[in-house]
Amino acid sequence: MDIVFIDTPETSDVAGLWSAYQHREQLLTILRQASQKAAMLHHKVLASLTLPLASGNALLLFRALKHMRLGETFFWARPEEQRAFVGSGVAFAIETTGATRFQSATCAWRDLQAKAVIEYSPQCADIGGPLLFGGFAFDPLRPRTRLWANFPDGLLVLPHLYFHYTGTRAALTLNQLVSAYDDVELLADEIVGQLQGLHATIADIAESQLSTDGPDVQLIAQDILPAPVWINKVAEAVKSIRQGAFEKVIMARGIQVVNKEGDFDLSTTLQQLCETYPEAHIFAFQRGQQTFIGATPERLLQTQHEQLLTMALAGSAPRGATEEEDRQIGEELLNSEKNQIEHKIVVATIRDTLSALCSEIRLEGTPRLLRLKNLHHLITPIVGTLHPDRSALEAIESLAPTPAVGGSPREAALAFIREHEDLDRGWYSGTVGWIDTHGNSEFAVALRSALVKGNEATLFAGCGIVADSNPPGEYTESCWKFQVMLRGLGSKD
Ligand SMILES: C=C(O[C@H]1C=CC=C(C(=O)O)[C@@H]1O)C(=O)O
Repeated sequence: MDIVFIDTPETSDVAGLWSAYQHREQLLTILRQASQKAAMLHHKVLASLTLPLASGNALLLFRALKHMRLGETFFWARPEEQRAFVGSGVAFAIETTGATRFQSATCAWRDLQAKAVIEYSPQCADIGGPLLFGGFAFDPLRPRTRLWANFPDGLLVLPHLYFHYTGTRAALTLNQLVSAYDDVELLADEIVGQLQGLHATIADIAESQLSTDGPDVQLIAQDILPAPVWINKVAEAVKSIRQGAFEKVIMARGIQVVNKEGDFDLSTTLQQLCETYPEAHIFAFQRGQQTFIGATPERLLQTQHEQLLTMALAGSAPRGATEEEDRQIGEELLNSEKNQIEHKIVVATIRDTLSALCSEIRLEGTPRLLRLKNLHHLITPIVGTLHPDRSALEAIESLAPTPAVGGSPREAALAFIREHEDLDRGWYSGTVGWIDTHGNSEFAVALRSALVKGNEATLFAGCGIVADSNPPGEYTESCWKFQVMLRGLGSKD
């Protein structure tokens, strides 16, 4: 497959940036306008300018931004669709807690836009512009441990610099909160200086080509809960299901991984994930010293104008060693009663939820096979027409957590997880994604992911448990799921 944003010659980035900082006057004009507006409103105002760029290399740019330490870095890519966002620094952040986190985020985002001065270069009418990138924790009612202390229940960030790539086009958006008292000349100089620094850094890094293989790292991995303890928890879940407490629950577990050679190189990890899982949503969200990173196959929702796309994803099997074995495993998964039940519960719940949000819902009657590098899944794509008075964030609130990560019925399954799972999931199995000023958005269920700090990482994986589940078999299934991030972090096993 042709992944344009990886294969494009590095020089186009450099050329693109070079043309971008010819726009200092344009930048100065909107900073001035924002400052004047701030004086009238007695409030800081967002100045946002989007400029066209030659298409470039998103991974190289991520590496350069990390190297420059301009601020926290953000990455989002759908390699199969040849789309990527790369951001750096925090111009504005919306941090929310508790059950009202989606409403608070919607209000704060509307409020920021209402006062903003937003300008696009004529070539950028449909690309770039202010965009929030962030995520929401799996369960705001579960007390947070130190591990996830930096990741609030909801956090949406407007990056200071943000690059938007499609297969054929690219744009740079500069976002700056401006007060009446800011020296706008100085602000413009600082931003242009950062772009000049980035230009030079990209040129330096492009010299040493990105390599896919990465260094041969030695990883030491350890289960957070010993395997027999977790298997017992799954057996407990099966027992509760058979007693009628609920129909399905997802039990997750974590492993701790240490890189003996030194800090993880997250640019190489992202490159490996983009190349190995082109159909996935690949993300990295930095908060202080920690980065939540992953390659998830599960879309929670994508909204474009009034169209809403989502999916039911549940039911798993490994890939076969030969073509014949692979075809057989796929057939068995499609015909497996246990996996069909697990899948149907997800489809039914999503369809019910969407009936309150959408005027028209379209889906196929039977699931298809989704073939990932290491796993088969059962998938049912679902399309709806979002009611005009409903927003993407409201839709997330209703859809998440789906029974593919929580269970069914939702409240009974969540109560079981809170009481028995013994794991702070934080943002794992929550949702990560972005939303723009037009209500377009894309949020994924944060699976196949890790929280990384220096040379340490915590990896997460879970399994859908139903009445017929076999606890040791579920342990094995969770190991297949860990492979995504273990290999992403450099394991060669
Ligand atoms: C909870 C996870 O996967 C979910 C998504 C797809 C298939 C699943 C399953 O077959 O159990 C899980 O419900 C995970 O990867 O951690």
